[in-house]
Amino acid sequence: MDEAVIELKDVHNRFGATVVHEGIDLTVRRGEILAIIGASGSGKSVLLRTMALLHRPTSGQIRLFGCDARRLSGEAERHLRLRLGFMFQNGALFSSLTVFENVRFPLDEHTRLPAFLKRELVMLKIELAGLEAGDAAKYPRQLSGGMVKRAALARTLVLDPEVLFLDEPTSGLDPVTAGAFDALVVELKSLLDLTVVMVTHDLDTLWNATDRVAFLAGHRLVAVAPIRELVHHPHPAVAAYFAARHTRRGGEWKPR
Ligand SMILES: Nc1ncnc2c1ncn2[C@@H]1O[C@H](COP(=O)(O)OP(=O)(O)OP(=O)(O)O)[C@@H](O)[C@H]1O
Repeated sequence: MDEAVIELKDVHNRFGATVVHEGIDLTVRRGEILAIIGASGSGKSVLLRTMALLHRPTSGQIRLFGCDARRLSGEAERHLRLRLGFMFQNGALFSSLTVFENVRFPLDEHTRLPAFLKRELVMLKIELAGLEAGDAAKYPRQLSGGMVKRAALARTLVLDPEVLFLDEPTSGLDPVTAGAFDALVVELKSLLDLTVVMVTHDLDTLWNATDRVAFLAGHRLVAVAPIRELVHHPHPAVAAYFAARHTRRGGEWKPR
């Protein structure tokens, strides 16, 4: 069954005179990895934030897990937000806290679990994200770019979200580290039964880690399709996008 986890209907976003989205309709299905792509400034991040309830749209309907997000009471909305995890592009780790303290932070904010249980959950998520137990004591400044992403992922996963939002998860990573991060996202999706929505500029991520890709152009979604179909889409903005982009290995994408 293709259960809808997120449904956007006729969503509009505007900042003053700047129109960003005009009539976005999109359904994200449980268990899929969906990427949002488009030219710079086309509104990818605003759309991701709208879906994650971090930005209230100018108009339109958002349903999450079947609930109309506009009609929720404060407590119901808080509960619903805990089912969503958002990983920011730069990781947004607290520089004065260790990896362990960063990952424990949401548990301190949202649970009353005893310290020993928090410790177990934090270490489990740190290892699931592919860090060593010994990395827990390190500060963000002591981590490589790839390790920062993994620590941020561990923190995003610590409350067991059902939907994971990733804003440019491989930006700033070298090709090998980026490939390993893509593989980790795919593995964790299966392992933890996640639905994943991401914004990316990374063509390798699109080919290696997504089920469907939504293309934003001219304030609208002009196509939503698996990448192997999207690359042949006739819309001029889609054709221009793929003509101008290369994979980490250079040239056109070819299966490994
Ligand atoms: N809080 C805000 N206030 C005013 N304008 C905003 C705000 N957030 C985004 N915008 C505008 O909305 C438009 C879309 O921004 P957005 O960051 O979603 O683009 P993007 O497709 O993610 O771009 P990029 O690929 O460069 O990151 C831009 O014109 C941006 O200036």
